[in-house]
Amino acid sequence: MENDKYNHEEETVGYQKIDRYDDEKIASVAVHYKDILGKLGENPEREGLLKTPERVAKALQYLTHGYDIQPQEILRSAMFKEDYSQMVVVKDIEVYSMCEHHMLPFFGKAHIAYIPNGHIVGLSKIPRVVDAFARRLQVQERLTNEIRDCIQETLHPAGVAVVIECKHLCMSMRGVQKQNSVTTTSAFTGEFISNDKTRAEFLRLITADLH
Ligand SMILES: Nc1nc2c(ncn2[C@@H]2O[C@H](COP(=O)(O)OP(=O)(O)OP(=O)(O)O)[C@@H](O)[C@H]2O)c(=O)[nH]1
Ligand SMILES: [Zn+2]
Repeated sequence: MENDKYNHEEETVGYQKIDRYDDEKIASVAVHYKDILGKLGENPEREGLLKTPERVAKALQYLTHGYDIQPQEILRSAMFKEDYSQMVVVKDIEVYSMCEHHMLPFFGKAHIAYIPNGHIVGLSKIPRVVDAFARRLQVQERLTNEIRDCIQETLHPAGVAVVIECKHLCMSMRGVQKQNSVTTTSAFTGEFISNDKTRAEFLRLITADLH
């Protein structure tokens, strides 16, 4: 009865909304940020900064809450038997992640396709999988591969395609300071590798303005 899962999706354990924080974790991270503020030359006791260590700790918990999510469970919670074998494309999915080298944001868009092989998946679950992996410390290449592998290994489609385009703040607000460079990564399985026409169609669909 896979369809039943539509009805109680909020109860499934695969993902969580961050509407509550781990108080112990927040307090232990906040202590360090108070210390860091002092070391940076600030006065952590001044009014505007009094709650900053706690705010930063909460923000960081949110920005890394993907560690608490099992992306495979997200997909399993909404897989439906369906006799549809054309490419399904979800494009322009917003991505917000943090580079693991500098802990600065990188952000942009993900474009994802799969070719069903007996099962389709609830459309919203694809952006949820993106978030589950993006809300961790990442490099863009690993993020791309993890999304591909999760969809392939859970849904077993005839092929998966993932393209991600992002700007990295570590390359614009510091370091090499290139304001307009965009990094594109891609990862494919199955028919997207073996069939040039399939891959070309995917690339055409994600670059076409169909709106
Ligand atoms: N491949 C890859 N590199 C990344 C990503 N995010 C950040 N980086 C890079 O990680 C590298 C870390 O290089 P290091 O030389 O150790 O660090 P750094 O001295 O701060 O380097 P600069 O950014 O060049 O100043 C930099 O080249 C960053 O641009 C990513 O998602 N993928
Ligand atoms: Zn970085």
